[in-house]
Amino acid sequence: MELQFFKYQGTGNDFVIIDNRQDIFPKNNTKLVAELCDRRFGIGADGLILLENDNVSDFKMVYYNADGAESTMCGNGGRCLVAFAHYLGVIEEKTTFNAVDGLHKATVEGDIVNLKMIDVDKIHEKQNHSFLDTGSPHHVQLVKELKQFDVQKEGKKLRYGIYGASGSNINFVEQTSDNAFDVRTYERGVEGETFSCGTGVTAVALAMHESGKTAANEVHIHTIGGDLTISFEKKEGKYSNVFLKGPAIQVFKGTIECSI
Ligand SMILES: N[C@@H](CCC[C@H](N)C(=O)O)C(=O)O
Repeated sequence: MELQFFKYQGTGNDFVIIDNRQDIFPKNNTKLVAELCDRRFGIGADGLILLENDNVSDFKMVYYNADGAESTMCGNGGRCLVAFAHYLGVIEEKTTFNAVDGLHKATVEGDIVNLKMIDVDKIHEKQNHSFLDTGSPHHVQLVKELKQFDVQKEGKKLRYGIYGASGSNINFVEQTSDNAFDVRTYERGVEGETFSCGTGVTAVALAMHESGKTAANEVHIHTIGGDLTISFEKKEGKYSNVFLKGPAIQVFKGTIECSI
């Protein structure tokens, strides 16, 4: 059958997006998702997202990693899905949608999507890194000379070494000013470095605030694929009103023949 798809990118984190409001997509077909995300034999993407109907909000987000497995929250994917919902006319400038980690509010202004992330009240601070869950699990570690750093090798080692089979995403960070950081991320489920990770840069902003590296409540993060801004409040040990803001862009659309 011919499947209609849309390709989006949010600071270089790229996604195949499918309008599944008519329930056309075989949701348990891991092999098909992996094939569609394959950069040589398929469309090519870091993940695949379904936009579905929801009973309590404007729409539902279902997220799969490039390996074909359904996973936890994707921040850049969420921003891209909001842009897609806006393109389809499902929403206007403001929305609330449902995802695996609960309801998210978001706004769209041109190409810029500002997405509210979950509250965070636990940041585990270890000797040389922090660990926290911003919808997906994240290891955050400061390194020197980030540009030259072997993210693939070191990320893979930590992803399996510390966090076992379920794993974690691994973020390597270098501070560039009082409120700015460069970040490179190894993503589980892609099993490699992506150009940007939304839940990852959110984790970096909160972890850097928690450890005193920044006192700012608005943090600017530079990734290989572009720039994101994270803003938040901290009250009684809890981070709330956490927002992830940046571009989300439709790259192309098309149809692909697949055996569903
Ligand atoms: N790219 C994402 C994170 C996607 C989920 C992650 N790979 C996982 O399985 O934890 C983002 O922008 O947040």
